[in-house]
Amino acid sequence: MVARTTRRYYMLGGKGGVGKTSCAASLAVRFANSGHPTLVVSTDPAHSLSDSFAQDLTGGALAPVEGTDSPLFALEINPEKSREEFRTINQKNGGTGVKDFMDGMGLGILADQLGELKLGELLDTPPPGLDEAIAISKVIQFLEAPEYSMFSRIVFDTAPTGHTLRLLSLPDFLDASIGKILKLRSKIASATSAIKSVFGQEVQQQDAANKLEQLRERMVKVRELFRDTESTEFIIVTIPTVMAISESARLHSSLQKESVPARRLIVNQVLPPSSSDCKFCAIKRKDQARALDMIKSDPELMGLNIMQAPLVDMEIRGVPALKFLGDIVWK
Ligand SMILES: Nc1ncnc2c1ncn2[C@@H]1O[C@H](COP(=O)(O)OP(=O)(O)OP(=O)(O)O)[C@@H](O)[C@H]1O
Repeated sequence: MVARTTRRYYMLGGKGGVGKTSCAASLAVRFANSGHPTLVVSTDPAHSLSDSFAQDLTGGALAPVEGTDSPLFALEINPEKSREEFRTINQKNGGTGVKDFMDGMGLGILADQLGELKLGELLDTPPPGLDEAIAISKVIQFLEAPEYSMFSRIVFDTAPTGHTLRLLSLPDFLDASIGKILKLRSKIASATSAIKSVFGQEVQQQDAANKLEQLRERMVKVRELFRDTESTEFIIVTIPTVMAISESARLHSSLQKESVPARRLIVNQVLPPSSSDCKFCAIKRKDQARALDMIKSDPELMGLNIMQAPLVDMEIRGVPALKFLGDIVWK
């Protein structure tokens, strides 16, 4: 994982609470200590990178993490804020004012098509995954800036499984919707020059169109990035319980369907061996062993490279603790 110098992206995902953030943060520390300038990004609305690193990394901008050999920066994207930006762009192009105006101009059919897109509704009650799609597209936008060119490893701490699954199909949906809006916009613009009075200045109209086009392009990039076997890997994090393993199997099946490269499964919080077992630990260990056997015989998961992370006796917080975990897991 550390060998190549070209930029690589790692996305860590799984059921809520299994240890995605701890594993993502420990991988980022491992990369930074192996000579890779690294960026760790959280697109989970319930950010916990600051808690994991025991440093204040909030604020939505690049924040340096202290204590690693090579530079390590963290970025917590505020999905709500990103959605607001998207909404502003959308309103300029598809607000009800435009629909009323178009009805008045005898362009009702176009107005209905615009209504069908239901983007306004989508943004009022966003489906899980939309925020993350917009957040990741925001990161892609950042990555085009020169100050980001130094990073050779980018680790994403993603939102829990359900969100991630929907996120995978969202770029296609949004791509199509934005494409339709842009097409409509140009049809409308050529139908009447009076439309300018609704959209305001032509410059502003062009600006909104450009922003939409940019967003569409970024969505396409998100989709491509998730499927690029050369540069990207999705790592599933789980724990040795039947429930978590079943969910991981479903996640892996969906990733495969969407052609997202996934090769590794981290089984976190495995009880370490002990010579003097209490009754509780012995039962728990047996239960975990059964769950681990389930992975080995699961048709979805058996082909993955399985890596175990022990349950440690204290909370993993701060760079030294993350380094300790990372040295065990990321061999
Ligand atoms: N191997 C481990 N040993 C001991 N504690 C662990 C281990 N892995 C994670 N934890 C602890 O479990 C808790 C949840 O971990 P973490 O925040 O990494 O999970 P998550 O999957 O990112 O959660 P969420 O879905 O809420 O984002 C934290 O208190 C963390 O310190």
